[in-house]
Amino acid sequence: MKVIETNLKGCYIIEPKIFEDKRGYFFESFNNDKFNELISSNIKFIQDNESFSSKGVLRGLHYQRGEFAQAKLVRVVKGSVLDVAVDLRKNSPTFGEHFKIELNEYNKMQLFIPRGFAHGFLVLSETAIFSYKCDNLYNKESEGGIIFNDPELNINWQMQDEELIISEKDIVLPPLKNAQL
Ligand SMILES: Cc1cn([C@H]2C[C@H](O)[C@@H](COP(=O)(O)OP(=O)(O)O[C@H]3O[C@@H](C)C(=O)[C@@H](O)[C@H]3O)O2)c(=O)[nH]c1=O
Repeated sequence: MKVIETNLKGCYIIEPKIFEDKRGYFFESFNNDKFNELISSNIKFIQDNESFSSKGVLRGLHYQRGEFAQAKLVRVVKGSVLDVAVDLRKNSPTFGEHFKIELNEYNKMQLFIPRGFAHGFLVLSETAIFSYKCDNLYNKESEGGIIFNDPELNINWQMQDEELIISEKDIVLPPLKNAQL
C-alpha cells in the first residue's frame, strides 16, 4: 500500500498493492493498521456505504456538520468516476480549493478525505459501483452540501451540464459561501 499526498493537506491518494496471477487478482482493500500508520492517524471507520449509478450521475458535494462530520475512504469497485474533494476548513490555506482524481476498477486507487471536506463524484463509465468507509454515522439532520457548479469552486467536471443526472436535493444546494461546518 502506498500513500501519495495531494494539494490539500490531510487528503491522500491510497494505492493498494495488487497481486496478480493466472487466477486473477488479490488486494487488501482496507487494512486498519497499515492505513493508520501510513497517514499517521488513528481513524476508526464505523460505517460502510455502497452506491450504484449510471453514466452522468453526479452525487455531491456533500458533508456532515458538527459532531457528525465524517472522514471518508472512497473507491470504485466497478466502472469509473471523477472524484472530487473540496477543502471547507476555514483556517486552511487551501480553503475552497479542490482535488480531483479518476478512480476506477483498473487503477483501484482510493481517496482519503478527512473531516472538514465536501465530497462528490461523477460517473464516467456506463455504470459504476462506488464503495466507501466513514468514520462517523449518517445523520440526516447534519447533512450539508455545496452546489457542484459553484463558480467559486471552479471545478471542471469534464461533462456538459445537460448530460448530468442529479438528485432533486443536490440540484438546489447552496454555494460555498453558505457552507457551515
Ligand atoms: C449517505 C446516506 C444516505 N442514506 C439514505 C438517505 C436517502 O434516503 C438515501 C440516498 O441518500 P443520498 O441521496 O444522500 O445519497 P448520496 O447522494 O449517494 O450521498 C452520498 O454522496 C456522496 C457524494 C458522499 O460523499 C456520501 O457521504 C453521501 O453523502 O439513502 C442513508 O440511509 N445512510 C447514509 O449514510
